[in-house]
Amino acid sequence: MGKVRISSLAKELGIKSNNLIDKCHEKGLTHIKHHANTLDPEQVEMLKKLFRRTPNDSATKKELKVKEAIKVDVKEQKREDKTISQEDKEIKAVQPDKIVRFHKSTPRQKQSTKVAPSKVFWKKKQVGGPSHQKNKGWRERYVEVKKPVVKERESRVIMETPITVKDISSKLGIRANEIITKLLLEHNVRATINQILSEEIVQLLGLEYNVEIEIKKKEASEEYDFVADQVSAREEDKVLRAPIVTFLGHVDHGKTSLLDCIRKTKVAEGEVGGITQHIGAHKVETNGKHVVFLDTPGHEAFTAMRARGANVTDVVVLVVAADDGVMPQTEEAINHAKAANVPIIVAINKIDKPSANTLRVKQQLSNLDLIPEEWSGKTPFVETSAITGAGIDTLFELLWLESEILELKAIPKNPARGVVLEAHLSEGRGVVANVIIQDGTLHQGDIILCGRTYGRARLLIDDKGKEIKETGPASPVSISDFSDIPEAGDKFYVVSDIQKAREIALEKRNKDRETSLAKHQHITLDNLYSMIADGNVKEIKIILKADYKGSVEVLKKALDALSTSEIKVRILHSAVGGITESDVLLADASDALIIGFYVTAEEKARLLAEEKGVEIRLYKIIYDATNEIKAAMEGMLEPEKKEVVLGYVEIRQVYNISKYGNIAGCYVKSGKITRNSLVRLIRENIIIYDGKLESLKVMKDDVREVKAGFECGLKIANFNDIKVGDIVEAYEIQKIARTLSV
Ligand SMILES: Nc1nc2c(ncn2[C@@H]2O[C@H](COP(=O)(O)OP(=O)(O)OP(=O)(O)O)[C@@H](O)[C@H]2O)c(=O)[nH]1
Repeated sequence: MGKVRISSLAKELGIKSNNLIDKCHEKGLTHIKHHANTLDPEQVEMLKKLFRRTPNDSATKKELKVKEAIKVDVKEQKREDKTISQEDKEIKAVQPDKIVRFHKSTPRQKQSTKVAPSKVFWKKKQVGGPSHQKNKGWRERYVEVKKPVVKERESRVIMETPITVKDISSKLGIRANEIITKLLLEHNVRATINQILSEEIVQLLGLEYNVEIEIKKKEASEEYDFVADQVSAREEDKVLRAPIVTFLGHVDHGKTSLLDCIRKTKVAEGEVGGITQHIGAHKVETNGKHVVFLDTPGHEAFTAMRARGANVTDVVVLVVAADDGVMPQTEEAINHAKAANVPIIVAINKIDKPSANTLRVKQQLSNLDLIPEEWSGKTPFVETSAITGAGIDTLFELLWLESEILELKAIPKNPARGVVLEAHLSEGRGVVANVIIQDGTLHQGDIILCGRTYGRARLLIDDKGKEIKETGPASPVSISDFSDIPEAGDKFYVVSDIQKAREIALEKRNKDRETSLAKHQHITLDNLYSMIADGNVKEIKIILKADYKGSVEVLKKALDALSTSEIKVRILHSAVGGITESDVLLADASDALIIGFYVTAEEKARLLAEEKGVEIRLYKIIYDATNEIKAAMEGMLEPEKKEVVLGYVEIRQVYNISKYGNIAGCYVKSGKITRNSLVRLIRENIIIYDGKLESLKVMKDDVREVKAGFECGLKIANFNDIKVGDIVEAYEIQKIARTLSV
């Protein structure tokens, strides 16, 4: 028990605060002077003992008698409940010395209700009614009700995400309705009682209710605790698994052709007669070693998957055409791979072409920090041709080498888990999900929990179109049947209990619905400082797009220079051109800001940014960009101030009050005027004075606002030169978050 206020304890004891204060003084607690003063738990106990009477006390005996007498039997009570009128639902505290009398009470009640106790709450009820034979007419009766328990609010609470309005209400002891109203009126957030709130809003509510809320993030895996229990993590159970590879690169540089070439040569080699199935990925085996290639090349698909939280790719093969060299999307692909921290192997393709210039490609890539191993760099390079098949074997060797370096391991004896690559409804097979197993082994008949859906792996089909009974780590497989269509990027887990899978899937569905309302809060210049201060941000990631290469370079340097010892500014991607969907995807997946210099965002990109909550800032002056980021890092970014006219008020009379000054008798012509309005006195279209209101009254009462069509009296602070016919313009300064546009 924490400290208790005098007023709360007095209420609990059913006595007046002053009586309790007197008792405190008697007991030497002379510092207690006011009903808002607080008592320690020991002091509370001591005082409670003093006021608590034993059953032998005469007053208490009487109370018991009264209670006994007015006990209403359950049946009668139920009948009475139906007849309670609204006004009788008031809760009354009966004073100790008052006698409770009933209208037309029965003789038994008359005898026993001379004195009402002092310590309990009573509810006045109307009972009976015309149908009562003995006591016709309505009677009034007091029945005891439970006293509301006043919960002491803690000054610091720990809450685990996701946090709903209901959670805050019960944790802070504040009515949910009050919170909902506050969110709507003060924060413009529409919330239901089960609404999951963003962390920012939770913290804000904490501040406003004077409670420090520590938010504990629930790990996604905790949701699957019961699955994790079955998982072995022993080193001796681990085996090397095949790397999962994605091809990235500029348009037409040969990504698809290379994939086709591998499929034709290697798949045919390994599985005679197998027909390649497009199930999102395919596994290739040569000399007993495997590599898994994802079917969808390109950095958009790669980053979109990552934005959904699924980092499936272990290694990126960057395809650069030997004749074309490094092109804009080559750079983009490099930056997408780097932002995902995925290692890159470079395939210089189309070497069969006479115009091929591999040396130039190596030089260009070296300038982008991808230095070939033969030049003492760290990036493996291979020269390939999708037409002749040259270099494919070397590419495989490099991929295996990379998987050994990365120590890609899995535990085949574990229950399977992985990621959905694609899912659809198939005639005859029901819901089909093409997945990649990242760990464990999937068996036919396994129960699967997959995002918001669940089911049994009734039919397993591999990438060669063969029905299989089981498949291990790093294998693409097509599974049916699920309760619903999962989404690409959803994680799946094999679980032991279908009922539990159903429950979790349902719970996730509900949570997702609500979480989508509490938009994920990406980094913005407005929240940057608080995020830094909270220790949530150690790095500001930026995607930079500008009109010329020169501007990109200058801005890059200027932004890099903003890095401090605590906060690093990292340019994830910079390029010439407008802001594209791919930039927004990258920002979404990496929690980055997008900065545009003399460029705008494509409409699709702008809409996607709005949907994902990614901030795009557009500038025309380099100094503005660097200065704003610096200011935001230092928490100095002032919101833009906008003047909003509230209404116009005409002065119709002037009253001079000595010692006080001139009071204007007014009529609100349009809009409204509020007590906190700023005001301008306008005479013949000229602003005579700009200042504040000192008072705003209707008749003699101070009011908060007066609307159009009503009269009021007002006094302008520190200004007396008012005349009949003057116009008072009421306005306010609204602070709005700054968004700069070109
Ligand atoms: N000569 C030669 N042509 C190639 C090679 N690889 C691809 N091509 C040709 O280049 C063109 C584009 O190849 P794709 O495989 O479609 O290129 P991509 O990178 O997948 O292109 P997008 O899917 O549009 O991004 C096709 O006409 C291919 O036949 C190669 O190694 N040598």
